[in-house]
Amino acid sequence: MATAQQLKALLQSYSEADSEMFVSVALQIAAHEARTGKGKFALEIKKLVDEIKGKQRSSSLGESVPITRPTGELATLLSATYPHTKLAEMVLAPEQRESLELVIREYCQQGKLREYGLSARRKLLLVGPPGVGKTMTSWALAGELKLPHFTVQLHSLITKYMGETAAKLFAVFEAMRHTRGVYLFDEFDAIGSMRAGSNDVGEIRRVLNSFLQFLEQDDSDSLIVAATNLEEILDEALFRRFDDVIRYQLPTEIELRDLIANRLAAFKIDNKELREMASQAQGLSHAEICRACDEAAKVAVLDDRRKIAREDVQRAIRLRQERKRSVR
Ligand SMILES: Nc1ncnc2c1ncn2[C@@H]1O[C@H](COP(=O)(O)OP(=O)(O)OP(=O)(O)O)[C@@H](O)[C@H]1O
Repeated sequence: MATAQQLKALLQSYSEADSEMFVSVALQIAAHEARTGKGKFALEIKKLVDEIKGKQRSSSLGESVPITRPTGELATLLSATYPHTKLAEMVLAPEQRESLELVIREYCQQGKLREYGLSARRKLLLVGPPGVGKTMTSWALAGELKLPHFTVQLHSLITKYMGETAAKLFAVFEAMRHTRGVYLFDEFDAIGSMRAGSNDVGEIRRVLNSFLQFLEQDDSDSLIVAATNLEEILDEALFRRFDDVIRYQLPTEIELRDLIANRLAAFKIDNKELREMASQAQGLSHAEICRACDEAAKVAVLDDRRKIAREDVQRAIRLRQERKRSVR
């Protein structure tokens, strides 16, 4: 039998705030029982403790995870925020929205999936041109799931000493296990193209291989999001290691219309004007049209106008189009 002291400690530690202590005392009792020859009873206690831990894990999914500021070496590798962005704020193609809603749905119910030996999709590769909402998607996933968002600082991660880079990568994957969150590898091609790069030496290859290995072994509760504009230079092996690859395109005319309407929601614009603006904006990214709208809105606000002048929006779009052509 457990000692009187152990039973007392077990009862004292029974509180939400001290569940770790509760589990630890229960395991001490199991160990004590095993030592006194009651191995079967010890195993039963251990099984009960595992069940409690499993319940705690799944009940904590869906609750807000308090933001923790990375410290020590991690402070240079991860930048932390707590975004409130929602998927509804994004203008997305129907298939993108469907994929992202599925990620959220599976994540929220991963306990249920686990009972059937299934795992939620957590490892996402986002590919598409600049300014189409890849980073915003990562924030929106964190916002929807009430998780902290960590952007992996690639300039700190990638050093000229490849062994060091792999060690830092390991530290990031360890952080994913300890602190549940959305971890974004932006400009992921910096890692993902290494194996296929022109200076394809063994050392460089090891970093990508380490990433592939860490990604495959990762069984944390964190979401891993890798984003790139350069799909074509990514190593082939990568695509298979992600649970989902979500592709982004420049906005269609209808999407441009929605973007302008959302961005200029504070002003009166009729549908005919919206259609004309969207048609003129074709070829711009989501980010570029948002900026053009903000530029036109600022002119209206400074002039104290409630109705935005069509000419202001058209001028801002034209300037964005010209700027785009000049950098090509
Ligand atoms: N799909 C979208 N819906 C609504 N707004 C968007 C969308 N995409 C981009 N934006 C706006 O443009 C800004 C920049 O977009 P974001 O940084 O997410 O693009 P990106 O694809 O990650 O670009 P890059 O590849 O250059 O990092 C966003 O903060 C948001 O204001």
